[in-house]
Amino acid sequence: MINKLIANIKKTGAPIVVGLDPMLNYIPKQIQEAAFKEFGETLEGAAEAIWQYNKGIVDATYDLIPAVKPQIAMYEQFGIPGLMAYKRTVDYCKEKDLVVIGDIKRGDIGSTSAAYAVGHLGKVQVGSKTYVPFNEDFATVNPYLGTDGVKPFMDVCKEEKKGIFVLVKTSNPSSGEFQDRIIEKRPLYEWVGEKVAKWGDELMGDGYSYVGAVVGATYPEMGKVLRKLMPKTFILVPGYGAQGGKGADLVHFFNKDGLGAIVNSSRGIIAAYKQEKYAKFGEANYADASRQAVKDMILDISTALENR
Ligand SMILES: O=C(O)c1cc(=O)[nH]c(=O)n1[C@@H]1O[C@H](COP(=O)(O)O)[C@@H](O)[C@H]1O
Repeated sequence: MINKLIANIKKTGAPIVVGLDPMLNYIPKQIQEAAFKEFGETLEGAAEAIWQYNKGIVDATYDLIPAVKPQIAMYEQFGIPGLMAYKRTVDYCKEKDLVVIGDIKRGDIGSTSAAYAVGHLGKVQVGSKTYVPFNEDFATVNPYLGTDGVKPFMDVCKEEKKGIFVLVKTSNPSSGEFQDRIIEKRPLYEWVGEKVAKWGDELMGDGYSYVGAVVGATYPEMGKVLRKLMPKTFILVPGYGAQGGKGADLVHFFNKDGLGAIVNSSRGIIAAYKQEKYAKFGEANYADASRQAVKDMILDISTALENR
């Protein structure tokens, strides 16, 4: 899957990922009303609205982008119907040849991680039958429990040729509280980054590993250090747009080959029509606003990379 991600990035010339993080208050009124008319103001109604909204965005952008990152929390809050909308979104994006990064941020003791890995990236056995429950291409993984919490994901990745992105330095304001703590003269995120690179050596694709890292766009200097520490690690870079990250901040996340990083924007793309810059599209044309925001993001990043 890392090879497919790279192929898709080369095909589109766009090292970006659209974050599908739907919230009801971003969903245009006419979509909500149609869903509620059919299903009532219920969890099913919310799930239908989410699905229709996502479909509009995917249809308007899939030819420009290599990948999407649905954030499972946004679906899970609507219970089982929400999870069904998540699965429907995953399947639809795969039909459109997009790489799907399931933003599930899991990680637990070994046996529990194994169940998460099977459910999201692998196959589950039921008697004599085998099922592929969620079928994302990548999953985000929290490494706080250490190697035995991450290994089960790697085992499934090896079998399925899928991948993970392990949290190394997150984009949020409090991320330094633990991640920047100095241990034996180095911040914790460097120790984690080094470990991610080691795990990655065991699972190499063509030039890059199936084991990637997450490093926030909001910490560009740390991104620069981590890029050098993990040369064969693909970095998922969230924090662009709504959290303040800009193209110019991102250049050091990339290797000289122009690869090695993929930048996520969620609200900045899916709720673009709410920004003044894209207000002219209007609520009904939210998907066209998202397409324009994708084009602008690609231009911003490619211009920064050309000028570095
Ligand atoms: O793993 C992630 O994707 C992630 C890690 C991180 O450090 N920061 C971060 O924002 N994310 C996710 O990236 C998305 C960012 O959304 P926007 O701020 O709307 O672009 C959300 O789905 C977050 O859960």
